[in-house]
Amino acid sequence: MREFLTLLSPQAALERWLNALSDSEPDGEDIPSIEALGRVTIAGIRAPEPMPSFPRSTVDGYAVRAADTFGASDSLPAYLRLVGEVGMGKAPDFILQPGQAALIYTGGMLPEGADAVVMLEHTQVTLPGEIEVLRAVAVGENVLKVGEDVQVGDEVIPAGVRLRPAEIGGLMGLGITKLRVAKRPRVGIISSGDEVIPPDQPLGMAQVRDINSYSIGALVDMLGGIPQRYGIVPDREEALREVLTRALSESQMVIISAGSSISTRDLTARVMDEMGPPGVLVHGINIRPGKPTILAVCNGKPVLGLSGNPVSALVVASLFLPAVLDKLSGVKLQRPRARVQARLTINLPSQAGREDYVPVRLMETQEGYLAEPIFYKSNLIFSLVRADGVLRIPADATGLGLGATAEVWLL
Ligand SMILES: Nc1nc2c(c(=O)[nH]1)N[C@H]1C(S)=C(S)[C@@H](COP(=O)(O)OP(=O)(O)OC[C@H]3O[C@@H](n4cnc5c(N)ncnc54)[C@H](O)[C@@H]3O)O[C@H]1N2
Ligand code: MOO
Repeated sequence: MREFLTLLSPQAALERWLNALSDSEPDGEDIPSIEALGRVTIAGIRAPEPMPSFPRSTVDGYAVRAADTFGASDSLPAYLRLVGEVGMGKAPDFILQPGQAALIYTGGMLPEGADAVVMLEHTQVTLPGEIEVLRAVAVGENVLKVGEDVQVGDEVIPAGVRLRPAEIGGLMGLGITKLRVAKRPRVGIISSGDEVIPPDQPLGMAQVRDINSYSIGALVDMLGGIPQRYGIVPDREEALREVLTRALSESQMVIISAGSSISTRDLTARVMDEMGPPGVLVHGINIRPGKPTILAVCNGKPVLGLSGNPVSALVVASLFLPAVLDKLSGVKLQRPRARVQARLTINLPSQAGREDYVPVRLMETQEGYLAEPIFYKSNLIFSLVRADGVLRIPADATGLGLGATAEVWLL
């Protein structure tokens, strides 16, 4: 069994793990755009048409020729002849001539001949069929040009982008109602431990219900993977070997909870190592919670061994899973993760050389966020339920003082 005396930093450990995975492209599938939130594009998407597709007013007012309004002011209005009204959703059936104006609404199509719109509040009607323009407008003012957002043929979403609500809206706006995306990676999840029982069973003495299969499964789901639960494996090497073999053959990645520390019954690392090459790459990370974490690659597939303690398991999974699931999904555009800066409400000691993640509650003040640490033990899942995020104490600090600013990763 490998000792974890020389511990890697979380960043170095993640890098080693990611580097051991191949860059193979994920399989694709065609899906309706309406279901594409969180999915990853497999090829660049080009605009089949310009957006906007017609010159559009951005205000309620009068379509004009800008030159007709030059020099107009409250004391010296420009007088224009009102020749019509642009109906919404209809192309105007007239051409605007010099000296003319047409009533138009926000989103209405600019008539040919017009090149600007005067806002309603900068005009007045004194005689029927005539308006006074009290403010000059420049060419293009209050108008969206054809193709101002995207031009025909523009690559609007590159390959390898995880789709957010804005992308879904953009696709629909262009009439792209289906697209090809990467298949969601299937992630096998195995819990182990003789004391662990399924949540729907009554608790016996010294037993605990399985938390990790579900918290980690929910996280996988949130990160765009398909969690595939393999139940609870007893603390027997043969049983773990059998389930891990099956999970590896059916999934793109496997996560095993518990059995990560160094006691004699902790056989996870041994079984993972057998299933290389290369097997276990990292056993032990300079992090709290989660020191006994195992990172392995078995037959080209990433395998993550998490501590059985539910807080450690979820904190570590939150740190490591996004990058791996992104890689398995072919993500090329990595977006920054949700985090805020916050000031500590108390002194927080920590051990130099180790990166700590402390659950905190955030309070918004006029001077920014305050972070109030939640005193936790890594077995007590409700310490995370009470938290808004985890505050990172860098490895080079021996704790952080009251009032010190730190990064809080939102959960
Ligand atoms: N002598 C040492 N003992 C321990 C060390 C150490 O360095 N030296 N490290 C401690 C730390 S830190 C952690 S973390 C744990 C890791 O333990 P394991 O990963 O081997 O996990 P278990 O011992 O099986 O379980 C820990 C704890 O979590 C409960 N558990 C397990 N699975 C689940 C589940 N699916 N849902 C809910 N709860 C679960 C289990 O019953 C234990 O209470 O080792 C320390 N020990
Ligand atoms: O590292 Mo353990 O993860 O403290 O519970």
